[in-house]
Amino acid sequence: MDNAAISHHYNERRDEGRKGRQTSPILQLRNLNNWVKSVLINLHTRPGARVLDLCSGKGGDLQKWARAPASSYVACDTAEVSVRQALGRYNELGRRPFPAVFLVGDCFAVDVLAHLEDGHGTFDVVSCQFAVHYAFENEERVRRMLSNVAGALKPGGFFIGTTPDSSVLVRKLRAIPGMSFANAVFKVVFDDTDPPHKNKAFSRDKSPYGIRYTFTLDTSVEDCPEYLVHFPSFEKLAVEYGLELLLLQNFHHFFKEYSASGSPYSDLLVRMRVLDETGTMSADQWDAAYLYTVFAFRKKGGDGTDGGLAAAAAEAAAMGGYPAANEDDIIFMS
Ligand SMILES: C[S@@+](CC[C@H](N)C(=O)[O-])C[C@H]1O[C@@H](n2cnc3c(N)ncnc32)[C@H](O)[C@@H]1O
Repeated sequence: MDNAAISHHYNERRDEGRKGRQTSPILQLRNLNNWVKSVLINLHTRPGARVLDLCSGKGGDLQKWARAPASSYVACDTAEVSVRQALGRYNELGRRPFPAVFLVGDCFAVDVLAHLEDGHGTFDVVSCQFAVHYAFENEERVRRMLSNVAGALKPGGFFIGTTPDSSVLVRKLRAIPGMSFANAVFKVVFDDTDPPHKNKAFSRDKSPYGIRYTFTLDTSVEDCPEYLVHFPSFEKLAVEYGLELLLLQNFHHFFKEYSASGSPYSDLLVRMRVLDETGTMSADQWDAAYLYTVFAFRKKGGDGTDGGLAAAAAEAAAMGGYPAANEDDIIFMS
């Protein structure tokens, strides 16, 4: 959807729920990311779901899981400081609608389930938002991620996420003379020694792993080394772990599909302040959104029944809130 189309679509409701509020450019992009995650979560989560959040960061999705509502939640991130913040956010959640476990460690190197009681085959959703690309340093890390995901999921459960869209990144790279492209919102710089030449990225005779670049979003955020996610390889490996790809959709197309008039998520778009007062995003932010994709895999099997989710949801609701988490309860994985 181009900006004119967005503008046309949202002009009618641009005043709803946003009167007098200013939305900064980078905040707007963050809001779009949050809207995409909310929709993705909603599409794949039934009330009562047990959730494993890999690379959970500071717990930015806790509210989304509370709204689902999940019946239990496990956070896992390599950055201890982020896990502590997530725990703090959990304690501040309205009524702590689910029990939560907090793990610190490398989700792409350790056996996460070994650190959980009853972790195997008990999760309805595994989420990994804006992070699977860190696994693509090598095949071993991707396999460890998939083994954690597949081991955690019940048959029929979902593995969902958001990540840079490598086909867009590679297309943009090949269209320019240098190794870097940017606009006012983002800058992407490919490593000029590995791969030795950009035309080799994703070519048949080269490994699809370890293709490194730095992605800077907004000048205030530090450069962060990332790796291209070669989706054909991702999908092929995932099959070995019993995971079938259901959805792979660039943010632009995802936005177009779920923001359409009549979609249950179009009002959410307004409430989450994704668009500015004129009902649009700037061209630079819209271009930045094109660099990302959503994905969803489903673990094979499952009998299509509820699997006790309604009962789990009712039990969590009946609890009327769970006790605050204690920092001493954080589990350090090795
Ligand atoms: C861009 S943030 C996304 C955080 C969160 N998922 C969200 O959407 O708000 C990426 C997160 O991945 C975490 N991370 C990166 N590599 C990781 C790894 N190997 N194991 C666990 N966490 C990792 C970082 O510490 C960071 O918190």
